[in-house]
Amino acid sequence: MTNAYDLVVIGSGPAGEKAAVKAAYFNHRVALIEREKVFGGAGIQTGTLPSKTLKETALYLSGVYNKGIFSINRELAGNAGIQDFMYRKNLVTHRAANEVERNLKRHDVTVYHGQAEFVDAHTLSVTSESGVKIVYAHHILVATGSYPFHPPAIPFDGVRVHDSDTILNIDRFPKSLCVLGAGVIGCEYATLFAAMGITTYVVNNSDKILGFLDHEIADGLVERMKNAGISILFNNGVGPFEVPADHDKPLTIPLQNGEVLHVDMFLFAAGRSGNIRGLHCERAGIAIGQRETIVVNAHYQTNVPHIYAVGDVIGFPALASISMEQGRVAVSHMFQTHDLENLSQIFPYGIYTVPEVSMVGLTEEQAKREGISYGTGYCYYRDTLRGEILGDQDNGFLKLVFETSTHVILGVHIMGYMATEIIHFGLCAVKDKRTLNEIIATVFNYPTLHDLYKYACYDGLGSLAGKKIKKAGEIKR
Ligand SMILES: Cc1cc2nc3c(=O)[nH]c(=O)nc-3n(C[C@H](O)[C@H](O)[C@H](O)COP(=O)(O)OP(=O)(O)OC[C@H]3O[C@@H](n4cnc5c(N)ncnc54)[C@H](O)[C@@H]3O)c2cc1C
Ligand SMILES: NC(=O)c1ccc[n+]([C@@H]2O[C@H](COP(=O)([O-])OP(=O)(O)OC[C@H]3O[C@@H](n4cnc5c(N)ncnc54)[C@H](O)[C@@H]3O)[C@@H](O)[C@H]2O)c1
Repeated sequence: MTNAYDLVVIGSGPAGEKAAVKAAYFNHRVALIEREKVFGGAGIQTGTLPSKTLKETALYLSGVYNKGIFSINRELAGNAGIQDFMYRKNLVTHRAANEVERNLKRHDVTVYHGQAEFVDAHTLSVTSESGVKIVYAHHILVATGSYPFHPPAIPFDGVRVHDSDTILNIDRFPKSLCVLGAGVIGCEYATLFAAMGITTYVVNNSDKILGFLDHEIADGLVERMKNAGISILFNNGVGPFEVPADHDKPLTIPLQNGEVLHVDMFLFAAGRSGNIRGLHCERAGIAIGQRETIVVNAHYQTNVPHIYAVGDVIGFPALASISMEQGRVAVSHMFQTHDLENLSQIFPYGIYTVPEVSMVGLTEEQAKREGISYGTGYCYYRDTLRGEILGDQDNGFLKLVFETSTHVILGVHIMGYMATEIIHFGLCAVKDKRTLNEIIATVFNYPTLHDLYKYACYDGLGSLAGKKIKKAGEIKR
C-alpha cells in the first residue's frame, strides 16, 4: 500500500521533526502530518524561536547592555516602529521553518498537510481543504504539542487581549501592558517589553516568580525586573473585564486585592494544555492524563504499545530542548536502534529574561530539604575581567552549591548576560560530579565569563576554610 508507513508522526514541532528524520535515517518508511501550512510548531512559529529573537531585538534596539559604558549612547528603541521590532523575528522564523521542510525532504519523509485524527489504533485520517486522506501506520508518534489555555473570564481578542501566540502579531507597540502569570513566558515577555520602554505590570497568584529557581536567583531577578520599571503584583489575580469598543480607551482590569489597573494591552501567560482535541485518542484506546496530556512510560510508549507520545503533549518539562531528545529516544526504542536508550535526568533550564537566568542541578533549598551538608560559592560578573569589559549592568552572578565533605558540585545557578550559554560547563560539571579543585585546575581562555566558575570555587573553599580574602561582589562602582 502506498499510504502505509513504518512510522507516522503527528506534528512538525521539535519533537516530531527530530523523531521523523531519525526513523527515516535508519531506513524506515516515514510520514509526518502537520495541520498548519508552516512547519515548526511552538518551537519555531509561536514559542521558543520568535520570543528569543524578539528578546535579542529588544536588547539591540534599547541598547540596555551598552548604556553608559561607552562615551556615546546608542538608544534606538524610541525611533523603532513595530515593523522594525518584528523584522528579524519574522525572518528567522521563516528561515527556520523552511529548514524543517528541507530536512524532512532530505530524509524522504512524506508530508501530509491537514488535521490528523485516529480512525483506529493503526489508521489515521488527514483532513485538509483538498479532502480526507487515510494513512496506515505500524507505529504512530503523537507530537502535537500544547496550546495556551484560555480561561473563560479573559476576553481574548488577539488585538488588545493576547495569549503567547497572538502577541507575536501585534501591529503597534502597547502603550502599557499587564501580564498575567510570572512563569517563564510571563517573565520573558515582561522583561523584553520593559526593555523597549513600555510600562509593564506582572500579576502573579503566588509570592514568588519561577518557583523552581534557587531563591537568591529568583530574588535577584525580581530586583532586576523592578529596577527595569516592572511592577510585580504578588499574591494577586484579575477579575472579569471587557474590551471597550473605543480602542483609545484603556482596559480596566480589576485585581483581586481591590485595586484596578488601566492598561492598553493584556497578555495571558498562566499555563498551557496538551493538544489532543480532535485527535480522538479514544478510538485508539490511548490513556489521557491531566490538562489534556497523554500518559507515557519511560520509553515514551502509551498504554497502546505501538503508539508513542513525546514533547509538550506529555506535559512536564515541556521544553523544546527536551522534546526533540524525547522524539529521538522514542524512535530508538521503537526500532531498537540502541543508540539513545534514555535521557539524562540532569538537564539545564534556560530563561531568556533580561537578564538571562539559567540553572542545573540542586538549588540550595533542595540541598537543605534533602539533608545534604552543603556549601555555597559565589562570583559576580564584575569580579571577572570579561565582566569588567562588558560593563555588566545586571549585577549578575554565578552561585555554586556543593557537598561539603567531597567538594562535589551539586548545582550551578547563574543570573546575567549569556547565562543560558555559560551554564553548559556547569551542566558537565554536575553530570560528571566534578569537585571544586578540579574546576580550579582547568585552564580556560582568558578573559572569559567562565572565570565565574573558578572564582566561585575559590569563594566556596574560602567559606569552608573561614578564609575569605575578597568577598564575592565586593568591587563597587
Ligand atoms: C512563548 C514560548 C517560549 C518558549 N521558549 C522556550 C525556550 O526558550 N526553550 C525551550 O526549550 N522551550 C521553550 N518553549 C517550549 C517549546 O516551544 C515547546 O516545548 C516545544 O515547542 C514543544 O515541541 P513539540 O514538538 O512537542 O510541540 P510543538 O512545537 O507545539 O509542535 C506541535 C505541532 O503539532 C501540530 N499539530 C497539533 N495537533 C495536530 C493534529 N491533530 N494534526 C496535525 N498536526 C497537529 C501543530 O500544528 C504543531 O506544528 C517555549 C514555549 C512558548 C509558548
Ligand atoms: N525559556 C524556556 O525554557 C521557556 C520559555 C517559555 C515557555 N516555556 C515553556 O512553556 C511552559 C508554559 O509557560 P507558562 O509561563 O505559561 O506557564 P508556567 O506554569 O511556567 O507559569 C504560570 C505562572 O502563572 C501563575 N498563575 C497561574 N494561574 C494564575 C492566575 N489565575 N492568576 C495569576 N497568576 C497565575 C503561576 O503561579 C505561574 O507563576 C513552561 O512550563 C515551559 O515549559 C519555556
